[in-house]
Amino acid sequence: MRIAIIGTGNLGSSIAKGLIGNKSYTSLYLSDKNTANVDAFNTLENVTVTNDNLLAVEQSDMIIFALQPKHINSVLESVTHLITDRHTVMSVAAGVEISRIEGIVGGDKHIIRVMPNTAISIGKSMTCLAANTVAQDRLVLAKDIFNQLGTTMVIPEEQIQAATVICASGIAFWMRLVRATTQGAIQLGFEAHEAHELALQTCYGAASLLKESGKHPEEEIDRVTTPSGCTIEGLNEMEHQGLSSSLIKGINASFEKINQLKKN
Ligand SMILES: NC(=O)C1=CN([C@@H]2O[C@H](COP(=O)(O)OP(=O)(O)OC[C@H]3O[C@@H](n4cnc5c(N)ncnc54)[C@H](OP(=O)(O)O)[C@@H]3O)[C@@H](O)[C@H]2O)C=CC1
Ligand SMILES: O=C(O)[C@@H]1CCC=N1
Repeated sequence: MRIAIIGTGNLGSSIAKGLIGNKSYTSLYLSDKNTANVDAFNTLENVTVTNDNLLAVEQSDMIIFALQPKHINSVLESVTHLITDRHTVMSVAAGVEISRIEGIVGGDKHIIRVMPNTAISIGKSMTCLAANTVAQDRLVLAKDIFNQLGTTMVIPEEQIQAATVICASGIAFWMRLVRATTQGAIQLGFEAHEAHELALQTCYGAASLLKESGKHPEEEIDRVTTPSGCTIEGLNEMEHQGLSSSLIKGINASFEKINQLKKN
């Protein structure tokens, strides 16, 4: 598969790292106004780092537009004359609907919205996909590629905004929880690096346990909370202070914001 990434900022460079780590391409074009994030990849076989978006589109079949919503229209307009039936246009831009992309490149073109998170750089992304009518048959190929970089789920386009909040923003939410746990551990006397390791491995263990056992979180929580013990004491205080409520409210605030982006 000949892949191009246009926009090699935070997410574009993360996707590039994941693809390179996995060699999931026959050729890879990485195009940006400023290629600093990916210049080091230019020496790799079958990887071309360039400032020329047109060249990247011409030389590729699958094009991942990893641009901020404010830039995507102008970049799509500048390459639309080169987009043909062989191309699959992929966009990761939050809040940018397929209809908006169709409005620029044409409703007869293959378009897939892809919503990964930055863990794609290490092959551990949760990536949601939604395609326009013409691109339904290309979802298999898209899944093949992104499954090599984590896990995928094909969802209706109407759910992509929610998936953005839960998975793409969500990775930041989880990291903040790790950080908060670290701060608590430092207060209890651990050195910062120790506190970080304790928080991180415990978080990793919790996610792995749920994933591998398939159990409901409360079932596993019940196994930890000794009657009259310290775990239930801590959990109840966290709930009195609004832990679950705070997370749910944050997710809803994030969702309201992404729906505003959609209207811009
Ligand atoms: N960051 C994340 O974790 C996630 C981001 N997204 C979405 O991905 C998109 C990209 O986000 P992110 O990577 O954080 O943003 P960045 O700003 O880090 O990356 C965008 C890149 O595109 C470049 N660019 C701008 N104009 C052009 C152009 N004409 N030609 C080529 N490159 C250009 C920018 O250059 P310059 O800086 O010079 O303008 C920048 O390097 C956004 O739409 C965001 O909603 C989705 C999921 C997760
Ligand atoms: O914060 C944002 O708007 C983008 C989309 C999800 C992650 N980053």
